[in-house]
Amino acid sequence: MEDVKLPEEKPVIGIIGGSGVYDLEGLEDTRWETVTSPFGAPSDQILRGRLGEVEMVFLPRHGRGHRLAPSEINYRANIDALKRAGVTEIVSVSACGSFEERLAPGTFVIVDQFIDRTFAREKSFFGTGLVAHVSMADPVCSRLGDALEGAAAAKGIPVVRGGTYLAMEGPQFSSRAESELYRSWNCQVIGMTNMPEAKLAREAELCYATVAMVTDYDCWHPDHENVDVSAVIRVLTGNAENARSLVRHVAPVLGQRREACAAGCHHALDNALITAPEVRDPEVLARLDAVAGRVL
Ligand SMILES: CSC[C@H]1O[C@H](OP(=O)(O)O)[C@H](O)[C@@H]1O
Ligand SMILES: Nc1ncnc2[nH]cnc12
Repeated sequence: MEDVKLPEEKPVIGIIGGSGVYDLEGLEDTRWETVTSPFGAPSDQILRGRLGEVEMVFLPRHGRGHRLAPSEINYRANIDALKRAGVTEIVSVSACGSFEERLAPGTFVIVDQFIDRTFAREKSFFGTGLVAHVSMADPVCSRLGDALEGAAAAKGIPVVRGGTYLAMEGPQFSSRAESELYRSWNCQVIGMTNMPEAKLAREAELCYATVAMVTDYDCWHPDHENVDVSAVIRVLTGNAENARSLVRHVAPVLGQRREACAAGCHHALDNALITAPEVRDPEVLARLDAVAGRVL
C-alpha cells in the first residue's frame, strides 16, 4: 500500500472533474497513474501533475468518456484513492441545475450546504467492526470556499457564495413537481453526485468544496426549456476556460497551507469513533488505513 501523507505536510490539491471535465489541461509534468483501493475500482486512473510548485491530482468522476452514471460511481473508492494518492483537499467541479432566476447558466455557485436525497449508494467507510459518526453540520470547508470565491472574483467569473445543493439519485432529471418541491425547500441548485462524495471526504478527513457550475434551470422555469444533456454540455463547454482559470488561480492560494486546516477538516475523526477498541474488527481496520489511519 502507498504511504499516506499527513495533512500537515505540503498540500496536494485534488480536483474531481464532473460532467464535461474529463482532463485538466494546463498541468505540468503529467502522468496517469493507477491507484488500487480496498473499496473497489475508482472511476478512472488519476492524473498527477503540478501547477507551478503546487502538486495536483485530477480524477474524472464519471471516468474518461463519461462511462459511469451517478449511481454507478464508486464514491468510496474515489475518495480513498485520492487520499492514498496524497490528496489533502478536494475541489469538486460539478454541473448543476438552478432553482433561482438570479443563478443563470454560467454562474459558479460555491455551495455551503447539501440535502442528500440519494438512496442507492454506499455512504460511509465505517460500519460493522468500526462505527463512526462525523459531523456534517458544515459540510463544506470554509477555507476552500473563501479561496474559490476570491479566485473566481479575481478572474471576473460570475460567482455566488453560499447555497444549498440538492443531491438526487438520477439518472433521470426531476419531474416538475420535484423541482417545485426543492424550490419550496429553498434549495439553490441540484445535481446527482456531490452526495455521498462530501460525506466521504469528511470521513476521510479531507477538505471538500464544490464549484457548482449552473448549466440550466432544471424544469421549473416557464421561460426556459426543460433541461437536457445537450444544453448542459453546451453551457459547460462555453465555461471550460472559466473552470480552468479558476483552478489555475486557486491552486497557489491553497498551496500555501502549512498547518492542518483551520476549519478542522483534517481532524474530523477526533471525536467520531464509537466502537470499543477491543471489539474493533482487524480486517475493517486494515482497509481503513488511508481513511482513518491517523486515529487508528
Ligand atoms: C450531464 S447532466 C447530469 C449530470 O451532470 C452532473 O454531473 P457532475 O456533478 O459530475 O458534473 C449531474 O450531477 C449529473 O451527474
Ligand atoms: N437540472 C439538473 N438536475 C440534476 N443534475 C443536473 N446536472 C446539471 N443540471 C442538472
